Amino acid sequence: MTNLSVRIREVGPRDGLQNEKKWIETQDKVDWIDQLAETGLSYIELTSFVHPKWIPALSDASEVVKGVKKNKNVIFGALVPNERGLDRALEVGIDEIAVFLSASETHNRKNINKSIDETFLVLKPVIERAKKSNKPIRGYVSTVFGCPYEGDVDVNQTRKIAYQLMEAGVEEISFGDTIGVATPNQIEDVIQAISKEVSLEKMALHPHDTRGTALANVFAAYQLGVRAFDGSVAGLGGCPYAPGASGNVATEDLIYLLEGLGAKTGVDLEKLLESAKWIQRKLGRNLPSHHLQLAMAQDHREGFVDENTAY
Ligand SMILES: CC(C)(COP(=O)([O-])OP(=O)([O-])OC[C@H]1O[C@@H](n2cnc3c(N)ncnc32)[C@H](O)[C@@H]1OP(=O)([O-])[O-])[C@@H](O)C(=O)NCCC(=O)NCCSC(=O)C[C@@](C)(O)CC(=O)[O-]
Repeated sequence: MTNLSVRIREVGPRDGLQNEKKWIETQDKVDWIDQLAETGLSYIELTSFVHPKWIPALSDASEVVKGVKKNKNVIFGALVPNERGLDRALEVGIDEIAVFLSASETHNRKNINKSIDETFLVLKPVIERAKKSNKPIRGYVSTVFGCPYEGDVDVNQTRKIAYQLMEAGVEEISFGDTIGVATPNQIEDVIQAISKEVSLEKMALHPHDTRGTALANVFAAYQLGVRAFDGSVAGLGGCPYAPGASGNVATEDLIYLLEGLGAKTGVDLEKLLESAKWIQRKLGRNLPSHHLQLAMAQDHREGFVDENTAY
């Protein structure tokens, strides 16, 4: 029987905010995450335990994790680049850790200051220690479908990295279209190639919508049997070390598509839209989600917002 249940990985508080120039107060981040946790989402990536100088927008990582209400229905994850990051994450009791590296050397160096081989040397003890602490581990592979510095990326490079991550003990691997260049035919080619190393149950797609192809790519991956997708509420997002990268696929658009295909996400779209509106108001600019813009247009028509409260 077809598996109708899909896993939505909400990355808005991490991927969504990491590139924002406007500082969002820690308490606002916490309040927003508490709202998101009431929408039926089962995984929320809260922040990153990276070097605060590299990602200033998330420099309050520990305070955010400590501030968020515990919720037995939600797994709270965070990015961890090295053992120093792991120490910080464990200290505040994160539920799950996510390690990350890129399929292209240049992006990996720009993003985490190491070659791919050096990164594995750093990640091995991180994964071993996280396992000893009974923390599930997610792995991200970025620039799978194209690199902002190198262009095309050889799928064999992604396969090799995916194999090493699985060998090291990662439970799910998220394959990133970091600069939003993928098209459905490429999704098919890449999924077929990497499924030799990673079973479909352990695969996730991390689409960015830079060229408007994210939902088409989700559809292609879903048809092939992928059942985990990363999204960012309101369509926030982008990697600061990938010039031109724009927002992740909006979680509300992702959910609409998947539910329309008959999948079960367990997420309340109306509640999610409220939290999309909330973060849009905090950031003070229109965010790219289709559902959010539709809801704003309706609110305008019904007189719920005027020009002074447009966001
Ligand atoms: C990896 C590093 C830390 C290497 O940065 P580095 O400078 O090479 O680090 P280092 O190991 O040489 O250490 C230098 C100093 O930093 C400190 N340090 C070292 N590590 C930490 C830490 N974790 N937390 C706090 N401090 C730390 C360390 O203690 C030391 O301090 P000192 O002894 O000089 O006083 C840095 O490059 C970094 O933080 N990079 C993160 C960049 C990032 O977060 N990028 C965006 C996320 S990835 C992404 O967006 C893609 C994804 C996942 O979304 C999927 C997709 O879209 O494809």
